[in-house]
Amino acid sequence: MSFTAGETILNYIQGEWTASSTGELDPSINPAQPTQVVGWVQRSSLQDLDAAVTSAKAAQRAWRKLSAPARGEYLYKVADLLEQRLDDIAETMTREMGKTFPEAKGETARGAAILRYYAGEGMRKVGDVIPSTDSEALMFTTRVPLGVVGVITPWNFPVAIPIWKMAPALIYGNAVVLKPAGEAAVTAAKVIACFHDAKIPAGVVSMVTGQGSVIGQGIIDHPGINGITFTGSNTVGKTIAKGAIARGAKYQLEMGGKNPVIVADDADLEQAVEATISGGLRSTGQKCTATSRVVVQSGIYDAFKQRLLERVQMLKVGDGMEAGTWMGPCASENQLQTVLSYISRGLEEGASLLHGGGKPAGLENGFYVEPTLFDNVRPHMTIAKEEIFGPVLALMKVDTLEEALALANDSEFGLSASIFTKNIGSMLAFVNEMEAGLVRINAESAGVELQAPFGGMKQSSSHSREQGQAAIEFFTSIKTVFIKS
Ligand SMILES: NC(=O)c1ccc[n+]([C@@H]2O[C@H](COP(=O)([O-])OP(=O)(O)OC[C@H]3O[C@@H](n4cnc5c(N)ncnc54)[C@H](O)[C@@H]3O)[C@@H](O)[C@H]2O)c1
Ligand SMILES: O=CCCC(=O)C(=O)O
Repeated sequence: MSFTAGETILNYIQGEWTASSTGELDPSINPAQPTQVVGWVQRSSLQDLDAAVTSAKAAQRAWRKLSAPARGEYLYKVADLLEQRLDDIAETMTREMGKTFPEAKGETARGAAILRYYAGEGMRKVGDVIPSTDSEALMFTTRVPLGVVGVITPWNFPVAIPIWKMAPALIYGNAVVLKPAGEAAVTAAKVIACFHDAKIPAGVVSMVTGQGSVIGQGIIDHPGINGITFTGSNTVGKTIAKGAIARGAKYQLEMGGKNPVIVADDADLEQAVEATISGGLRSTGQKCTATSRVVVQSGIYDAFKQRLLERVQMLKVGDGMEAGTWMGPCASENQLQTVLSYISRGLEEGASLLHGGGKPAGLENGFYVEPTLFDNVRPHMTIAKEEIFGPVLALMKVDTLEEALALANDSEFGLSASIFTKNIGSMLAFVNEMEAGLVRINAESAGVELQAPFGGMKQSSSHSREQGQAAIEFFTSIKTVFIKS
């Protein structure tokens, strides 16, 4: 199925595209050209959600009885379809949330790779044989699915994040109900269309669009939903944790970051500059793993700052569909205003603006902001503490590596971090002492690999891990079996 521009995105329930009972719609608009409506997203009701959960519950009984390799065959088909539609899905993503077309194509290809990885997981072991104290007994572990899993996702990775949650949920025998972010719901619907066209049994996958306060909250409260996997802001994550605990549902949260890069005196200057730019400003800084704090040792500070400035001045901002654009707009007006207000706070609190800070000339209509560099940033400043989720880098000077590590760890978040150094001792100190779930050496802070566990420490996560083989821990329960004749 294909959607035309400006079409209403229907819910996907019991294998059918379904209109909401409310008839209320919100536009999903192109942040590069805000007068352009990419699609109309339904403000669904709790009745719509209930229909999806009821259908998911019924479908899950048969789905879990299929062998895992048979479930994997569906995921392989979805991956093939996603790949066949790669350009169309990527273009929709760029038009809907602004990331550049090459990045959107890369993300869609990543979605197909994730599906294939989890299709393969359907062929791998799920338990262990454990010696019993009874020599005539056989004791082993197996795993069972949770049942129905509610999937609540943000707008910044509209293909990869829903897929890295849905694919493991499905391979281990769960049914899923997806609530995508409204800003990326057209792209999400195109992903769901691949499941539909792969003929996944009706009810195994559902999608209900709508407001976080209604459909998101509805997922938190629904007694038919056994597990909730969420990626998004800390504020919403905490609401989910409270609600899930209150009714005994399993939950998993991946949230914000304030990710540091440390540039040591002995760093390869060019490598550190390029990685800081890529890690901090690609996708307009809207990655949970984006570099935000740049902690630089005094011996290299001036040279690093000068080179960074020269390179940032060369970045081309524009519509992500135009060839040559390096950075697109913020995903929404809301996001743009948030970024601009953090820039104002930085100035008010005494940081020095090195570059950017406003809307780029000639791009007044879209939700654009210039790539922005702040110098003389102090640890107490808001731009050194809070997640901005925009293309803003805060430079902070330190004398020693110990100081750098202390500053890097001075955050309530702990998602990703990187260091640039040639010294093995500095690398090991960073690996051992950095409080982050993803630490990278001589590489940018962003860059998640689908076969490796991903998640944060401190307030970045509920301390579980997504992706790779770690995903099995959330999407299943262990059952210990003891058999005796
Ligand atoms: N750690 C990670 O893996 C990761 C990845 C991507 C984004 N993020 C984080 O996501 C945030 C940006 O995304 P966002 O603005 O879409 O986040 P958000 O928390 O506003 O929204 C995320 C999802 O939650 C829904 N939601 C909103 N209110 C809700 C409520 N009361 N109950 C239930 N659901 C509700 C939204 O509709 C959306 O689908 C940033 O903080 C970023 O760091 C984290
Ligand atoms: O926004 C969170 C995901 C980040 C990611 O996928 C990456 O850094 O590759």
